Amino acid sequence: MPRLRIAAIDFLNPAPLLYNFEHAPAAAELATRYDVNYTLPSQCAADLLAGRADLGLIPIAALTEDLAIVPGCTIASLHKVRSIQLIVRGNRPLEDVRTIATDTASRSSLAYTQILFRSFLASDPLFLPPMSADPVAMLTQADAALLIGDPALLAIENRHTIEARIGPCTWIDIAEQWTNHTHLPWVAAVWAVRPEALTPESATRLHSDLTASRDAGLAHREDIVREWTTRISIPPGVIRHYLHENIHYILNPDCIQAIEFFRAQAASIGALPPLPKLRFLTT
Ligand SMILES: C=C(O[C@@H]1C=C(C(=O)O)C=C[C@H]1O)C(=O)O
Repeated sequence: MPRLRIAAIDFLNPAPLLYNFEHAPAAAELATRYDVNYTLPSQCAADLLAGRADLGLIPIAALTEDLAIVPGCTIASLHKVRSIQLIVRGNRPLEDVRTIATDTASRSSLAYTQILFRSFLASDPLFLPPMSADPVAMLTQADAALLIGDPALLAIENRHTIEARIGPCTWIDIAEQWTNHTHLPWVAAVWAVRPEALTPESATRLHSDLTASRDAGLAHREDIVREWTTRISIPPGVIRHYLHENIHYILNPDCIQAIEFFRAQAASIGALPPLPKLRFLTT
């Protein structure tokens, strides 16, 4: 049986979901069944849709009718996510933001930001073509910059340096905006597969491998804090709070309702194609 090719995300937030793939004793056995490749969220979706991967941790914005969600795991937030920041120059109200620079990594957060402006605030700013995640360069070209993942966490740590160059900014947590407006969780990503890449046995095993990895990761968050403290310039207390309080890893019925609502909202403003029915992997 060939190994399943996994497209995974190279940020801090998915680390608990991938714990068993990266740590003994489970990693050696999982390596006989899976081949993990780390990339940006937008690229995970592109790899899965193009058939370069069989399984991807993909933005919910990239789900199509051909892909099935693997039940159990998600990257979501129940209130503030911290790592999705809209940095707005000055202290203007959001309604006065006219141009937004976006980061090539994002698919879901871009659509969430479009929903925030078009549906919730009834304004219509121009979204510039995606660029690399450099807050100063982005804010030099636009009224606001959308950053996701580790670059957003690092920007918060470097806030004084950024504001020394750009001037004072208002920092908006996109998940907080969404949860306040909808009273639903904010969901960014799920594990998704092309179902034809799996047999019934490999689907069942995949589901149990992914769920077991999530549970091991959640139980070993302190190990992840230690490892990531050497990988990223963020204080351990912030990493710990992020993994415990900001990110929610369990795909529960509220998260599924949130995905459906997000896709309906995104379709209603033309930001994403309609996806009337979510498909789930049967295991
Ligand atoms: C919470 C985050 O969620 C990520 C945001 C995504 C997006 O905006 O498309 C996709 C995958 C998630 O890992 C983050 O990276 O900060």
